[in-house]
Amino acid sequence: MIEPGSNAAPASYWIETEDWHTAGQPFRIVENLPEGHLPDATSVAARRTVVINTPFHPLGTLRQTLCHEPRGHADMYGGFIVPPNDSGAHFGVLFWHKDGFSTACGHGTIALGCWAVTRKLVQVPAEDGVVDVVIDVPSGRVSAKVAVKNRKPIHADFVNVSSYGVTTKIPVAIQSRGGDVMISLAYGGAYSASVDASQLELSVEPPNVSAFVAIGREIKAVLAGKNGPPPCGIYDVSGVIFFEDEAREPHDSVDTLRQRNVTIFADGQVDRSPCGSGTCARLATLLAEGKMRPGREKLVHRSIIGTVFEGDLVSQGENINGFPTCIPRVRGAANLVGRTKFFIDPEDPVYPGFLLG
Ligand SMILES: O=C(O)[C@H]1NCC[C@@H]1O
Repeated sequence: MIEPGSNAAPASYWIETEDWHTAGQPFRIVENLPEGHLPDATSVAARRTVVINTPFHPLGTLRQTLCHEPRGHADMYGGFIVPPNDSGAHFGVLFWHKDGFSTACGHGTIALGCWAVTRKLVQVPAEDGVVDVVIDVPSGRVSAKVAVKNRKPIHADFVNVSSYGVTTKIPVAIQSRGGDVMISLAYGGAYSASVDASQLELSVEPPNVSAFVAIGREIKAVLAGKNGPPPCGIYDVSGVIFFEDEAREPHDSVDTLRQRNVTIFADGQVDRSPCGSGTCARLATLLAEGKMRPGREKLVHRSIIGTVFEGDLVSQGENINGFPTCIPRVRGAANLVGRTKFFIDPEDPVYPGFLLG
């Protein structure tokens, strides 16, 4: 790190990433951080707090160089591998997006499970089966249960931290719509707001993505700083999920629910996948509404690009503020995109990167 007051420019260096995508959503993995970049703290959550509270922390700047143009783009996403909180997890991760560091990421957890199997960071048996990859993330300890065939990852089940509904269907005044929009809030490692898109007379289709970005930004701005019921305190809504019901398919059992969604997170970032933590928030909301029970219903959740996660509930726990807690599970598949060795040069005129729009 360059000390304040120092005139020395930080030196240039190379950094390696391995890029995956989960259901179309990018996940750029940095396994080895440059010296001096690991935030000084004893847990993953505390490391995140250090980096977001330290202006110009080198890890924050590295996030920008790998996420923003010209090495990334406004919808890029990734994670820095860090030590776990203790020996109970295989590793820890700090998730990042274009505006900062998030507390939870389901699509990233699925990608990390598949990555850990291919990198042989976990013991992969010769017989086909399921390998448990345990990961410390800022919201707690999660796991990716990776189905392995011929030692290759096929898909992974993201088993999340305890999740719960916070409010169901509260009216929120949205100026651009000229009235109230009904919103449900839930926690799935991060707080998400869900909005039935039929209220907006918008279908969850790619041509409507700009409209969803604009309304998602507006809803986040309206909720920002407002006091929610315990335990959430001041709302810090990470994503707005616009969902619609989809028709049952002929082979579906009576316990299958189908929905399509687009999640707008950070400041107008569009999730290409059905959003892992958002799917958990939807499952918790559906539980609160009496439409989902552990071991019974499953949610087939389609993204704006048509990719699919399947979610269900592993268990139900005690109520928080009148809503049942649950452990959600989300199945998705991740694929390797490539490996890159990036050159990071502080003397590059556009260092540490830029965004348009
Ligand atoms: O799958 C998820 O949970 C993430 N995808 C992008 C935004 C969320 O963090």
